Amino acid sequence: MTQELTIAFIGGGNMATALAAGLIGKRCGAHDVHVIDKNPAVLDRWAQQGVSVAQAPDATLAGRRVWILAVKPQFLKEAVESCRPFLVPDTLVVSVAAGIPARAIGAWLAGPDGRPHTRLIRCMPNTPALIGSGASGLMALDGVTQDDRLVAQQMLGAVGEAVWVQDDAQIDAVTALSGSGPAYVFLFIEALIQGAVRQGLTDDQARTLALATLNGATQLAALSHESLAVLRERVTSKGGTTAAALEVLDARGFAAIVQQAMDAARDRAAELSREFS
Ligand SMILES: NC(=O)C1=CN([C@@H]2O[C@H](COP(=O)(O)OP(=O)(O)OC[C@H]3O[C@@H](n4cnc5c(N)ncnc54)[C@H](OP(=O)(O)O)[C@@H]3O)[C@@H](O)[C@H]2O)C=CC1
Ligand SMILES: O=C(O)[C@@H]1CCC=N1
Repeated sequence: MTQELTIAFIGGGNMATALAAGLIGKRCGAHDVHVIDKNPAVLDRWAQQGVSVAQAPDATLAGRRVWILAVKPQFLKEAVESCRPFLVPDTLVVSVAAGIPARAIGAWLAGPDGRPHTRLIRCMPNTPALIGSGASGLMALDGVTQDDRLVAQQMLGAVGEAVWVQDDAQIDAVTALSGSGPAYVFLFIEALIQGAVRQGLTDDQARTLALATLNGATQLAALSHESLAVLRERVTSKGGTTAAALEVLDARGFAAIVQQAMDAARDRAAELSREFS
């Protein structure tokens, strides 16, 4: 850590929980974290970890180096405006909300002189951050300093891979890939397990083998120098079982379906922007 990292989460739900689990003990202590959430039951869970909590923004916010905006896009403007009185020039604001463009959030944080807050990073993380295996895309507005970038890189790097991108459109693409991606993978694993149970394996056997297959194939892809196509071909014996399976996936347009799903996620991000920013 290059400096003491103090964080306020605005919204203490799923994504804040995943990020904090990776950060606390690695990049900061529990006492460095402050959580604001409307929901008292959510705050109770945080308080049990030794984190300071509040139901509404207060002066504590002004002393936090980083604010992480982690409420649903629908509630972001209201949440941001309630925090604005406690913003100081040094505050690095990181939004993880899907769809809402960085400049809109910066404008909601404008001071009395009407100038937007541009020390702002838009980030798209994902829930495997919970176990330090996340994947995040990050983009910075022009007020972000080198030190801010380092802080964000260290924070998101502590919970997995962090990739910098150029603009909001690319963050929406990250949303369609790795933000929403864990859900596609869970669905795929569920389908594998259901298929195996249909063919006679027990649920436990199917789950163990499905998870090990995903994990093994992913690790092999990450560690191998070969392309994904070559690795796939090595599984696919001519006239064999894999070829039979891949023919079905191909005939039903598997790749096109996945890409259409990603387009739907990207388009929904654009809709969220139109509706809520
Ligand atoms: N879940 C995911 O996999 C990912 C989510 N994101 C983004 O993260 C953000 C949060 O998502 P997620 O964690 O899933 O959502 P959650 O609903 O789990 O968490 C949001 C929390 O914020 C609370 N809240 C609502 N309004 C306010 C407010 N004005 N001030 C303080 N707290 C408030 C909510 O309370 P209540 O429930 O009572 O409304 C809730 O506890 C979203 O913008 C989403 O797009 C990004 C990447 C991945
Ligand atoms: O579904 C959503 O809108 C959020 C953003 C990415 C993952 N979950």
